[in-house]
Amino acid sequence: MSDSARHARPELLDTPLDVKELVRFTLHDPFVQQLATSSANEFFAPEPEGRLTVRRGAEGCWDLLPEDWRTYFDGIAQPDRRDEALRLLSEGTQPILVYPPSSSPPPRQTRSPAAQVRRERTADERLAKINLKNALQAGKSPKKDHEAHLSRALACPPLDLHVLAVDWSASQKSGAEKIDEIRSNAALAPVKGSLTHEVNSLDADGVLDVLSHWPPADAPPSTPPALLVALHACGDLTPDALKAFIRSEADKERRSGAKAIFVGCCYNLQTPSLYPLSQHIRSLPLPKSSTMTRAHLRLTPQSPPTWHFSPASTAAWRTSTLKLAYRARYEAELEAGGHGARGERRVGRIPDCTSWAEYRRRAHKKAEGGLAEAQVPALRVGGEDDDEDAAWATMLFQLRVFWTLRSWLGPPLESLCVLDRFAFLCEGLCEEWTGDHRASPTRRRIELVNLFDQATGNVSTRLLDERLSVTDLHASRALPRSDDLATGRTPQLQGIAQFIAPEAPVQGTQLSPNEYFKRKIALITGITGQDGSYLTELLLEKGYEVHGIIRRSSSFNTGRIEHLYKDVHERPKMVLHYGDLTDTTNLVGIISSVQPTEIYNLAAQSHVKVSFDMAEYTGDVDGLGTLRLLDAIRTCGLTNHIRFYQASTSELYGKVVETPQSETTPFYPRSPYGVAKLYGFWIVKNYRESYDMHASNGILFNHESPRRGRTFVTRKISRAVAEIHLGQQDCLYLGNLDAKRDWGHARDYVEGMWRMLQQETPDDYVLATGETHPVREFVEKAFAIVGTTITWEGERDTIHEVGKCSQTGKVLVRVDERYFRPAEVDLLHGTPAKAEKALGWKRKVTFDELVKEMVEADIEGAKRADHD
Ligand SMILES: Nc1nc2c(ncn2[C@@H]2O[C@H](COP(=O)(O)OP(=O)(O)O[C@H]3O[C@H](CO)[C@@H](O)[C@H](O)[C@@H]3O)[C@@H](O)[C@H]2O)c(=O)[nH]1
Repeated sequence: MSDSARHARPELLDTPLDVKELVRFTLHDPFVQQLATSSANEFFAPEPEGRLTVRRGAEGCWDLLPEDWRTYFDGIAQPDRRDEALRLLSEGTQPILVYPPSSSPPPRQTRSPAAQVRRERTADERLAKINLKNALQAGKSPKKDHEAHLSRALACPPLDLHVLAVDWSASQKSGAEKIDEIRSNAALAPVKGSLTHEVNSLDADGVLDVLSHWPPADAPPSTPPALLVALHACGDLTPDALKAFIRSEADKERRSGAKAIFVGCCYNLQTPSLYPLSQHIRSLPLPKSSTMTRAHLRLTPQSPPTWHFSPASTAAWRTSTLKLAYRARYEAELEAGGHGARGERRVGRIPDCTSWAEYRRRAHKKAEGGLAEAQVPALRVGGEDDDEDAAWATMLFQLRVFWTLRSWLGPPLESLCVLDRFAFLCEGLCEEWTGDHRASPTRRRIELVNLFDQATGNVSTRLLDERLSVTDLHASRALPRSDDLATGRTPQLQGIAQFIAPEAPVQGTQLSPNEYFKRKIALITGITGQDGSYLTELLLEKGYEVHGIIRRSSSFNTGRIEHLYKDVHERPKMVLHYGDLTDTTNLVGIISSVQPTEIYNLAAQSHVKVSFDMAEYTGDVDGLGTLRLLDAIRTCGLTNHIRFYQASTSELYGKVVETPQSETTPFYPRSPYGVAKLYGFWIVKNYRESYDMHASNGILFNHESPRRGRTFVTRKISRAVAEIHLGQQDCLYLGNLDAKRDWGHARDYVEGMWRMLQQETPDDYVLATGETHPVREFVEKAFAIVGTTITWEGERDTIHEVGKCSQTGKVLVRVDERYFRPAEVDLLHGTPAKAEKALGWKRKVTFDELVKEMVEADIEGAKRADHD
């Protein structure tokens, strides 16, 4: 390699990741190395008296962990606490674990680099991503929505590129052709002649060979620039093939503008000898020379942070760890039966086993030459006096803890692998530049692009969303696009689109607002809340694809929408994205990738009393957050395409100046919450008027349901009534009993939101019932549902007033001044006349029905002791 090329290298891995730290952690840290080389297959051991236990001592995997960790995990016995502990552990937020002195936790950035990376990406780079996906609907697998066959996708409309796909074996080629056959009638089949499929050795010579007769002589002269796609180009193939690609450029005319895409592989299939580390990594000042072992490579696809992303992914993870446990258990039985030394991998994959008995039966058959039942002793789980099921559950939990810790290596290792491959590639090309082709004025840009779904893609690939660019690129060309492909999405392909047309990013969309709107894709901020969950149900019923933004939290916060969640891999009807109204770049990223037709801004710090304690935060989220969202729409070039709903509120009326309140009633907010929402209201109106956006304010009066948060007064009352009725609570403590509210049912109100966005023109509407009731009436009606009559005694409007059970004389309601607000909204009473007339909206559930539904639901909830 020339000096100048070598010189260029320090810039090579200019990433937010500390590569040195990454290498130290993944390849040197003694504790981590021990974990990497340990094997779950040996987790269990046979005891002489025919028992199965967790293998102990120096050779036991479990014993690798520091004692205080083991003690901690062994102290967790309840199943739900175990599940929670595993989830926290998989996310890297398990608080008690202090890493042993020999080690340190995985480099932070590999756990959640996304935020950091996002901040560092320039706005231009962001823009370059926008709206490319609509051009890339092609190539979907006929069976699975989420899977795209890349080479086909590129050869189909709308890209219509001429693609050369090279496989190393004829069977791979025929497999791919079978899929083409299945697809031949589909609208998205590759255009005839646009795909050349060749079989050749996947090295520099093989690539040179195929390139020498490609594009085929009969390709029409107007064929777009050719594209070489190398999937799973592992080891040193990538630089070799690239070199060949450059050399083959001799025939410039035919290949002008040609590009190559190399897609990395699942490194766990590699052997270390095919995986020489890049010079860049090897030259880092580290304790001793580092190498990648097979154990390391096998761990690369493991990504604990995604295991508990959704109920479906948790379930999949449980199944796969159960299979691990069965295999380890069977290994121990084989060992007890004298069938070879321990640790020899004798049982291969046995898919889809639902019980240990079934696994065992099938494993007997699968063992080499077959084994009879009598040849494999059945080991008893736990001691004589132990409950076998409970003992197995404990051992399984231990294995899962061990596996999670071990898998923590996956994201850092994969980050390292990908960065290292990138360095390796650049080095290979630098060498190339020192040869004849150095004289060529053509310079090459090499980029790492993210080909993975942001929602589920693992950590390291998110990191690579930060494109690493080495030098400038020639030849750019706007993507051809096709409007009829606008409805589906294959996010995996975005990065490639960008690579093909990096200098001609198209903002926004080329669809007309009407065509765009027909796609029915909603994005909801605050999807996990009461309104978010009802709205999601409504929109899914109406055939929408629903995307929601959820805040990252260390505890589950998706309870209200869990019943709606379908595995994103199966059918992405509802997709969740981590995000926050305080992070503009994040909002731009989500909007640009989702390309929603409607946005419902329901996220807020919505508690009026809390807003007095967290005034600045409330202003930031409820006020500026709205502005950020509106600006993100503009940044994405979708100002005239997205319809926007803002959750405004009757709290704007505050100290009311007229009753009933309507759209024309002046505002007088009485809390930091109300003031922040006032900003939100006006900025929506301002953007509507300034930029002609379809943005509407729904001025919603209080709306409740069994899904209401427990700190809001109606739910607080209904739950307390339920618990008092069941003898689980003695007394309900409230604040101002005389505040009056206009209470409706949330399910009715979300329908009003949707109706607002179906109007041709945006506007502001009040949604209300037209009735008002004091808090004390809610209390009385709620108690009446369980047959209790409340009599009020003591001085009204003071903390001395109490509500007694008329039948028993027991005090069931007291006033606690802690619940008074520094400034109160005494009366809210709206008129929905405008919405009824213009939207055809009418509330369905009456006040009495609402109270009844809430109390009854809470009686059931209290019986189950649920925490919602
Ligand atoms: N939360 C609460 N409120 C109490 C209590 N005792 C009396 N109240 C009174 O009950 C009334 C209703 O309080 P909340 O249920 O907390 O709702 P809110 O302040 O009216 O605000 C809700 O409705 C708004 C729409 O008008 C929403 O904008 C807001 O986000 C929230 O959902 C208030 O006057 C409050 O002082 C109590 O123990 N807890």
